[in-house]
Order: sequence, then structure tokens, then C-alpha cells
Amino acid sequence: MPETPNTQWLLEVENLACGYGGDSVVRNISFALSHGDIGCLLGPSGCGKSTILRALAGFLPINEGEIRLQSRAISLPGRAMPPEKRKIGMVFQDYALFPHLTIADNVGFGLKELAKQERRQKVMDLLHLVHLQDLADNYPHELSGGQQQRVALARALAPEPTLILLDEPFSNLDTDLRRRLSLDVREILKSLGISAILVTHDQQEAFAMCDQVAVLQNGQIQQWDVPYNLYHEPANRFVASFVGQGGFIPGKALGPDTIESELGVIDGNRAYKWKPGTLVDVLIRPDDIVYDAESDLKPRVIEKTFAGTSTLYRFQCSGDTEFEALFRSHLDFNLGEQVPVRVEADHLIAFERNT
Ligand SMILES: Nc1ncnc2c1ncn2[C@@H]1O[C@H](COP(=O)(O)OP(=O)(O)OP(=O)(O)O)[C@@H](O)[C@H]1O
Repeated sequence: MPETPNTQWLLEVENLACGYGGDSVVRNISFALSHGDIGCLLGPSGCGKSTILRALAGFLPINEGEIRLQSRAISLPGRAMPPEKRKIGMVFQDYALFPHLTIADNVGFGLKELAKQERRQKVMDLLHLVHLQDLADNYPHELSGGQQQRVALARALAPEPTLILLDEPFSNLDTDLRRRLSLDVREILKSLGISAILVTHDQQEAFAMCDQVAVLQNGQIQQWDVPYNLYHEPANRFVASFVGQGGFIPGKALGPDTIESELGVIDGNRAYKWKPGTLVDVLIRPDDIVYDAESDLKPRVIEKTFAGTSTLYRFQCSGDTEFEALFRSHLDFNLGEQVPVRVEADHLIAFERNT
């Protein structure tokens, strides 16, 4: 959060606390989104993602802090700009289209002040943008889920909002369509330079679509960062476990960037302040492990999950340490087989034991 107002930020949320019936279910929420960026609120069910989104939209009063849009306060305790004045568009999980209106009329719903011809032109431009120009005169029930969600996006974009809020917009769609549509929506928003906040519990979607992600737990932001850093430099154990695959193995610090473990001595590029001998837990991600025919480390395969191009193995060392490794599937090993492997991790992620 900048010390002084900075025009770089489109949206600034500072020490926000809000909730229901006077109680706060989210607290100390601070983040800032640059113009044209897509941000994400990511976290498990019940962590408070939708609550923050409702406060941004103006549907929920706030108990503490401040929300600023284009440097202007839109929510303060006891004072809030009404939702319809915020120039914020919304896209919901269930599309929320009007069933009795055509696709064109759904998109043009918020453009009643425009002359008929101008309105039709704008609607058709938006339908082109979402590749649905041929379905302008159809009704929502004649469209697939993915197409309906494109209509919902076009409708939200029609009044030229400053910010778009997307509340789990792809959760009703199958995995493949989700992935494609999330990339399409990113491209559309980027081509228009429109900022957005996406709420999701799906990290792949968050990573594919967003520039900055807030990982939430129990109503608090654990880390607000670019996807790469969340994966490679998680701020705490929760973020480390929630983001990506992987698990912790026990280790002992030898120096600031070296840990001894049952998988051998692990070096990293991150220096910690531990004294030699400190007991730690080291994060091992499946892609940190490589097959190496020369390695003396030969853990045993205890689980194997074939996934087409790759296979996820669970290994156990002789001293009981377990970890996972992802290999291309032509490296095919049997349950019980001992496989020579080594750790190849640039980013040493470890936390002191019992923290
Ligand atoms: N209208 C409400 N009245 C009272 N409590 C609510 C209300 N809506 C949500 N809550 C509570 O606030 C907390 C946060 O809920 P919220 O819906 O923001 O979580 P979420 O992260 O969006 O979850 P999900 O992914 O399941 O939608 C939960 O404990 C929830 O029970």
C-alpha cells in the first residue's frame, strides 16, 4: 500500500474489515490494483472472498478501513457510495441473464439512455468481442453455459465500467471450457485495458488469468503477490500448502541456505536466519525431484497415479520420509521399485519446525 495517493492504483483497499450483523468476517485486508491489471481473491470455501467482493461492489457496509477507486473513497465506515454509482460491473457464477430477453437485449439492458441505432451498434460490437455476434437474436436457454457467461461479460462491459468483479464465473463449466474461457476473458479484458477482480477457489484459474493474487485464509490475506512468487516464494506454510502440489519433509539447517534431509543436502538461493542445527520442514514439490541413474538416493515407490503425459509417484525413503515426484510417463516404475532420484530445487522453501 503506498504512503501517499498514487495514480498508479486503480483500486486501493486499506485495512478493510467487514462482515454481517456488525461482526467482521474479514479483517486487515489491504491490497492495491494497478490500472489494467487483473487481481484475484483465492482461498478455500468460507475464507471471505465473496464478502470482500460484496464490499467492493457496495452491497456490504464496511466496519473499518477504506476502499478507494481512482483515488476516490467509495467505502468508509458509516459512509458508502451506492452500488449503481460506482461504475463497477459484475459477472456472477449463475450468469444471471434475463430469460425473456434476447442476447442482444440482455447486453443492451444497461444502455437504455442511448438512441436505438447507437445502442444496437454498441451491442453488436460487444457481441463481436465475445464472438457471439451470430446469436444476437437467440434467447439465453438456447446457449451453452460458456456462451451464456460470455453474454454476461458483454453485458457487464456495456456501461464501460471502471472495474469488473467476477464471482466464481467459471465454476459451472467443465474443466476444459473453464480453462479456455478464463484465457479468453483475460484477453478481452486486456484488449480493453479494463481491470478486474476474480473470486475463485481454483488456483489454476487464478494463475492463468490474473496478474496479482491474494491468498486468503480465515478472513485474512496471507500473501498478495504475482503467481510466480506465490508458488516459488510462499510467505508461510498455509500459502506453501495451498498453492501448488507438494509436501513438507523434515530437515536440519546446516547454514543459512543449506538443509540436511533424508533426500540429501538441499541447497537453495534463499538465505534464512537459522542457527546451524535448527530443525526445519522443507517444502518438496513434485517437480523438484528428477530421475538420476547415478544417484545413491533410491526411495521406494509406494503410490503411482498415471495422468497421460506424466505420472505422479509417491516415494518413501528408508527412514520413512515420504514425498511426491512428477515424471514424464515414459519413466515407468512399478510399486515397490527403488528409483534413483535427486532433488533439483532452485527455491529452498523451509519453515522452522513447530511454527
Ligand atoms: N449473509 C451472511 N450472513 C452471515 N454470515 C455470512 C453471510 N454470508 C457469508 N457469511 C459468512 O462469512 C464467512 C465468509 O463467507 P464468504 O461467502 O465470504 O466466503 P467465500 O470465501 O466466498 O466462500 P465460498 O468459496 O464458499 O463462496 C463465512 O463464515 C460465512 O458463513
